[in-house]
Amino acid sequence: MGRRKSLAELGLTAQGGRKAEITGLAVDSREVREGFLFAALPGTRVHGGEFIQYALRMGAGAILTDADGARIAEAELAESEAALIVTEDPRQALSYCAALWFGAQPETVVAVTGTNGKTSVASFTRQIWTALGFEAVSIGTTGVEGAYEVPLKHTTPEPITLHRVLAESEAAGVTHAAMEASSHGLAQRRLDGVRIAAAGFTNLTQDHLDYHADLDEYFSAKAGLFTRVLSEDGVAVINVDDERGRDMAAIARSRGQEVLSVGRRDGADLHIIARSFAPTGQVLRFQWHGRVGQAELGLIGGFQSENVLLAAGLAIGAGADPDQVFDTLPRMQTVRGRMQLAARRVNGASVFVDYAHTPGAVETAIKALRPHVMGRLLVIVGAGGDRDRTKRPLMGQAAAEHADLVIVTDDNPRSEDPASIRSAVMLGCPEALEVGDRAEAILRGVDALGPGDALLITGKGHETGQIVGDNIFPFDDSEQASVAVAALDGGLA
Ligand SMILES: CC(=O)N[C@H]1[C@@H](OP(=O)(O)OP(=O)(O)OC[C@H]2O[C@@H](n3ccc(=O)[nH]c3=O)[C@H](O)[C@@H]2O)O[C@H](CO)[C@@H](O)[C@@H]1O[C@H](C)C(=O)N[C@@H](C)C(=O)N[C@H](CCC(=O)O)C(=O)O
Ligand SMILES: Nc1ncnc2c1ncn2[C@@H]1O[C@H](COP(=O)(O)OP(=O)(O)OP(=O)(O)O)[C@@H](O)[C@H]1O
Ligand SMILES: N[C@H](CCC[C@H](N)C(=O)O)C(=O)O
Ligand SMILES: [Mg+2]
Repeated sequence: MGRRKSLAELGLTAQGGRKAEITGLAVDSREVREGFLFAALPGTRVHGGEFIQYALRMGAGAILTDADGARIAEAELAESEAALIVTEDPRQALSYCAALWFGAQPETVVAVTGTNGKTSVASFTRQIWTALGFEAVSIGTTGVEGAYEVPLKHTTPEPITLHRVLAESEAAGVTHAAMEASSHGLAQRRLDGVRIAAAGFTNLTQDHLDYHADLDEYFSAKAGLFTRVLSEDGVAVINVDDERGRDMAAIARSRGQEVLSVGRRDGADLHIIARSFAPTGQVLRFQWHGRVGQAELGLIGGFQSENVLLAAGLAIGAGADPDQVFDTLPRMQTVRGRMQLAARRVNGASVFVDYAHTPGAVETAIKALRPHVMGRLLVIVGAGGDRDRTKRPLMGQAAAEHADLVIVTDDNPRSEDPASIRSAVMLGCPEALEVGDRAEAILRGVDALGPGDALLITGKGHETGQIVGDNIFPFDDSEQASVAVAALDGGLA
């Protein structure tokens, strides 16, 4: 509050050497106040330049934009006293500016990108640091969590929010932060102002092709973490089991970055030698530069031990002692809504909750759970409304192909008719049981569990609401699983 900085202090030079004392930053003209810098960014729907006139009326002291933005508002800018900064990449300039405006970030920050596993890796990295005695947070889809907590709207927040939470974390004593770098965040330069010590890459499969033109462009966006955000003296921690991971490692090497490779491959710096799966966890045997280690993990799914090793690589890459890092691994706790054991029945059957909400993720999650289960594997699946329609039958199909029994139910119908979403899913799994009400579907699934069986509830993971029309009704899969077990077995399991 009451903060002011000159353009020079924000690293900006205005046309004609005009000066301004900035009182705040905004990317949305509706948030501009007297003395603010308004960043008029090129958008997917409209150029922010269209709103410069409005920002000026609200009292903006400076406008940061590109040549197109300046052209759109040429007349208004000519008449205004506001400073004008024109640059080729205003999104990147805004990120640097936001870093200087807020002025502080935790001493050690790492970032992880990839299609799947970002939230899990960020959480495990934070947990490793916490176990080592550091004040640590993770920043991503589930908000800022750990030694400082605040909810977030986006996986990788836009730079103004991002640097505000980094500065607030630092002020709260946080020294270590692990953040998720989404492909949108990278394409839009949201984290270009963050100083990172190490960067991680999990994997690349098809996603977000509504935003990126094709898979190559999607890969290039992710590569930005290594080509722009991570400096030459940073450490790149890469899953080399993934074909695109090997491409990413080559990119990192060509920039002179140290590459710490992780995976099941023999040659990887940190690699998995063997794993054995039990009903509530797994034993992981791994090798680090020729030395063998073993850890008992209370985590479900082979991919979670891969995520744990990537997190260990990030902690090591950012300076932690490898042996101390490996000693913390048995203390890793399940990430909320990611292969989370939600409840157990008296007969020993288990109920798991996972955020899988694409055909590929449904398949991966079921296959990953299978080695932990001696009996039948039941799956609850549903698709969200107002989202990719083509994935619906494919999700049903993935469930039918890999599970022993499928229940199709609702998942955030939003503005759509839930019955028609369910019938699209049912096209892929005609033998499935259809139960629209999600709580009832969970109850039916839990009721069907015999000894040694498991139920996997997919789609909502950590979500705490069911979006129907414009309403959000409280709903938590994991809570409903406990309620169902309590109702059937008496008492909470
Ligand atoms: C698709 C996308 O990423 N959009 C981002 C983009 O907005 P845009 O290009 O669509 O904006 P636009 O509507 O064309 O408007 C252009 C500009 O005019 C501004 N404007 C607009 C209207 C107005 O009255 N005044 C005004 O100033 C807008 O703030 C914007 O800067 O630039 C904006 C400013 O930086 C972002 O806030 C916005 O993120 C929106 C909120 C969003 O929902 N993003 C999602 C898709 C996202 O980023 N998701 C990823 C991960 C998802 C995942 O992995 O599942 C995330 O990191 O969360
Ligand atoms: N290493 C992995 N390989 C394959 N699938 C994974 C991996 N890690 C997680 N998953 C699957 O992806 C889902 C999402 O995991 P997580 O939230 O950690 O990823 P994310 O990259 O943060 O996703 P989002 O893009 O939604 O933020 C999990 O529920 C699981 O089904
Ligand atoms: N946050 C993502 C995943 C939501 C998953 C599922 N619960 C759904 O509503 O489709 C989205 O909004 O597409
Ligand atoms: Mg995430």
